[in-house]
Amino acid sequence: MEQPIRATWAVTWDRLHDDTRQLAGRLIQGRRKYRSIVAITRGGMVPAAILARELEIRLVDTLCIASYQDREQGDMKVLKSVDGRGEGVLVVDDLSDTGATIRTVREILPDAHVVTVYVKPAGRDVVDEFITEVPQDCWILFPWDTSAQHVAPMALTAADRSRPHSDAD
Ligand SMILES: O=P(O)(O)OC[C@H]1O[C@H](OP(=O)(O)OP(=O)(O)O)[C@H](O)[C@@H]1O
Ligand SMILES: Nc1nc2[nH]cnc2c(=O)[nH]1
Ligand SMILES: [Mg+2]
Repeated sequence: MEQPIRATWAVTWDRLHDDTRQLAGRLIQGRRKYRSIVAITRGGMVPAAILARELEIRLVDTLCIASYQDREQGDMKVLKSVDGRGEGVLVVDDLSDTGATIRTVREILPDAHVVTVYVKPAGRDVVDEFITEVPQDCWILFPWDTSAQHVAPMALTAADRSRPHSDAD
């Protein structure tokens, strides 16, 4: 059953870079050889770029899959696929949440090694490796979806709320 979102976690660029480098370190220790990386667009493209650099892999392709509109998951749409069964391919995505995206990836590339930087419990067992697990009811805010902005002091916004309404408003 779908869980309501009760928390958010804002991932910074630095945190994402550190976590992805940690993933690179694990993959190097794993000693498998990859001939190419396939990034699951769009979220997988930033970690894929970092892994491509750290692992010295210059052949990078995309598997274009979309299913979320805002925070609602709809039908899985494969907009662009890749050839082959994924032998020697490292598939990279930012996150496995329900696991639906990675299950689709595995139907297309059953022989690939599949990693994400983040997982939630329902999506954990479909990936081969990940770095950080977050609760199912937590929405991750990625740095490319957010920006720092000024917020008014609480005292001022509270004062504004208690101000009587006038016709000038
Ligand atoms: O495990 P799941 O429940 O399938 O969710 C995880 C997927 O959802 C997000 O992609 P999204 O479909 O939002 O597209 P985007 O990467 O273009 O933002 C995220 O980048 C993963 O690919
Ligand atoms: N940004 C973002 N996209 C998602 N797609 C599925 N789950 C998530 C999430 O927690 N955060
Ligand atoms: Mg995605």
